[in-house]
Amino acid sequence: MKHTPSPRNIRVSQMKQNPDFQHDRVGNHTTKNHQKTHRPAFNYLKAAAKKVAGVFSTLLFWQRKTASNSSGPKTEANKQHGHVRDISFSLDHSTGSSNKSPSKFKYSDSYGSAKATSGQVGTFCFSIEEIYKATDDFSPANKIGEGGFGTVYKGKLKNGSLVAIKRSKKDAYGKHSSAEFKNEVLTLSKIEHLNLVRLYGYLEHGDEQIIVVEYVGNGTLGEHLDGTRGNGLEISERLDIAIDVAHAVTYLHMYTDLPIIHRDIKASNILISEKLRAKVADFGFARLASEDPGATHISTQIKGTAGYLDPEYLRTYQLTDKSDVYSFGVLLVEMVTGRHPIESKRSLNERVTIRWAMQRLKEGEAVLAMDPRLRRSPASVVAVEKILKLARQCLASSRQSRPSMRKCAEILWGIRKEFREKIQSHPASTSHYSENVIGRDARKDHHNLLGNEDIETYRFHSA
Ligand SMILES: Nc1ncnc2c1ncn2[C@@H]1O[C@H](COP(=O)(O)OP(=O)(O)OP(=O)(O)O)[C@@H](O)[C@H]1O
Repeated sequence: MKHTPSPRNIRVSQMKQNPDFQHDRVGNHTTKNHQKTHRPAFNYLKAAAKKVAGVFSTLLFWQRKTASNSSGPKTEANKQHGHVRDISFSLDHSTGSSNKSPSKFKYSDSYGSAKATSGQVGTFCFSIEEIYKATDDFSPANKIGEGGFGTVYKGKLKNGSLVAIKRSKKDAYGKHSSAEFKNEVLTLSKIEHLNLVRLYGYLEHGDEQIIVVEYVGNGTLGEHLDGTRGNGLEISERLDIAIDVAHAVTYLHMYTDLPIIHRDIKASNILISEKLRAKVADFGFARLASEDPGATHISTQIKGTAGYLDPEYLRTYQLTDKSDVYSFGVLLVEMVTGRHPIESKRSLNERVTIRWAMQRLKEGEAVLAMDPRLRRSPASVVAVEKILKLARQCLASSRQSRPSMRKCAEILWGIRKEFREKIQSHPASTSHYSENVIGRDARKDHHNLLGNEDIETYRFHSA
């Protein structure tokens, strides 16, 4: 795929190559400690890049259509809304800390901009005392992460609900990133979907800007793929997660009052529940989109994460829902290869994972791109090949050629259905698969050995 470099593109590309924050998942093995060492540098650079972009420009955001001429697509979307929700709710999910009781929260009418937004379902304002109590005075023991927005703490509310409390940090000028904070609150408060992290409330108190969201307790997809969390994900589990993400983003694009472009679909923004289902998080970059599917938003500020950014967006600064589709394509490749989008320590032809994987697919050797930690079976090899074919569509250089997120979900349902039928009808595959589920730890130790042998086996079978 050829990208026309722009000054911003070059800046992002330079960031991508920095070995301080890119490491290999497989091959050039990286330990957990190593990651810990480099994460602060990574976060610092990302935050710095965001700030630099902010200084350069004011965000320009056009909506080509007004609300008054949008009743057509909206009506259609509303008709379909129930359908998508039905599909999502019929899945076997962990809902995390879903025993929230909104009536226990105060409804805030003090948040001017939030109140003024039409279609707002309401946000719940916490007191600083409640936040201190929930986090044990922001005890370091409750710190669960650090991101571009700030520090994330685990908290427990009075009613026993577990929550994630995102506390903003001050920017280079000693001020909070107020625009990003408000954007995240407004966006989150409008959405409700099983595969999207739920907003519970917010707080602006003096210097503090705080968001309280649903706690999703089993780490991020990135951690599961890295092997720093869990026992490794099976292909069926990866398919479920991909479908969950596709549902979530379809909902954002098609079924909210105004379409929402997430703008930062990536493995570290996919939170995993105890039942290994996905919830899409971090709407700090989300931008309300026009209801006209043909409309684009021209921004002078490129936002997103290196490696996942749509090259057409980088080139034209025009943001559409197809930029999310591109990022989803990168994510699909990441999920089946187990590699980061940029693998800076690998040889030149393997450094950009999507290029390397697409080349393997083109040569009819998709199995060579398969995560060595995945056990090969006829069913899993076919599934991986089909997922890579879908990723190829998502990564099309022209956004018109990319499928919608809804189409992606439909294709993934088909792949999952076929995979399930195959493992049911082929006892060999089933036992292979079951053994894999039971003996994950053993596989983790031996994945390199299993990889090559099985590749040869399935090359033969598929020939
Ligand atoms: N709702 C949540 N439940 C549980 N853990 C969370 C939740 N939200 C965030 N975390 C944890 O906190 C970390 C930081 O999250 P955050 O969304 O602030 O940043 P990020 O997505 O990693 O990076 P960036 O904001 O730069 O894109 C996550 O990687 C995750 O481990």
